[in-house]
Amino acid sequence: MSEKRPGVTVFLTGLSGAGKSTITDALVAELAAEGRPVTVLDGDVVRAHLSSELSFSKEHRDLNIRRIGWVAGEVVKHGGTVVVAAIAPYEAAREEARALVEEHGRFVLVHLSTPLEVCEDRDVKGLYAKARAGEIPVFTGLSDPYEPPARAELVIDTSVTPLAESVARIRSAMDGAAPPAG
Ligand SMILES: Nc1ncnc2c1ncn2[C@@H]1O[C@H](COP(=O)(O)OS(=O)(=O)O)[C@@H](OP(=O)(O)O)[C@H]1O
Ligand SMILES: Nc1ncnc2c1ncn2[C@@H]1O[C@H](COP(=O)(O)OP(=O)(O)O)[C@@H](O)[C@H]1O
Repeated sequence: MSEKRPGVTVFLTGLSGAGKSTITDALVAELAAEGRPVTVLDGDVVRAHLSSELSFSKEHRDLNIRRIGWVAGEVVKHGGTVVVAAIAPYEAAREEARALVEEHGRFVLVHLSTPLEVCEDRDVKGLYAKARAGEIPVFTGLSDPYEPPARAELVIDTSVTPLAESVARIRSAMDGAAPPAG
């Protein structure tokens, strides 16, 4: 009988524009090429389907992350691989997600620590400009908090870390026992 790999969730947290979706896409492509299926829980997509009624209030963000944590736990329970890409700005909610997953398997928290100035400069969706113009009154990093994780397995600043290196570091943290960073 072949040995079954335990389930794992890689949880990417960071500001808008930090690189969550870009790294998710590259990581998922690499895993798919190896024949390893992945469940992707991207903040934008989850909000379009599972959390469509939620706002960006603290209460609703926490509920969103709790839902994501629960779904991730269900997939991990059956040996699956999950990649979460969500801002998830609050420590307590991230730790709740960790607890839900760790009931069943491994949880790798990846803090994309890309500085706000870089994220704003990228302004991939034009949201920082809108927020600066007052069109989005409460925006993470500008007028709403982001609590940096106290215990991330990995901390990656994408302004200085090439994409391939980020993916490689995440792969070794997923598959091996990487020491906690920071
Ligand atoms: N007010 C405000 N603050 C932050 N982000 C905002 C806001 N309004 C809309 N968006 C867009 O929503 C995406 C974040 O959704 P998440 O589900 O990841 O957020 S959270 O984890 O519930 O905090 C986020 O996606 P990313 O840019 O990919 O991070 C934004 O595009
Ligand atoms: N080394 C890097 N790693 C990840 N993204 C990078 C890097 N260098 C530049 N970028 C760019 O930064 C942007 C990050 O946007 P995105 O992945 O949508 O962030 P998020 O999902 O966190 O909002 C993309 O336009 C990407 O091409």
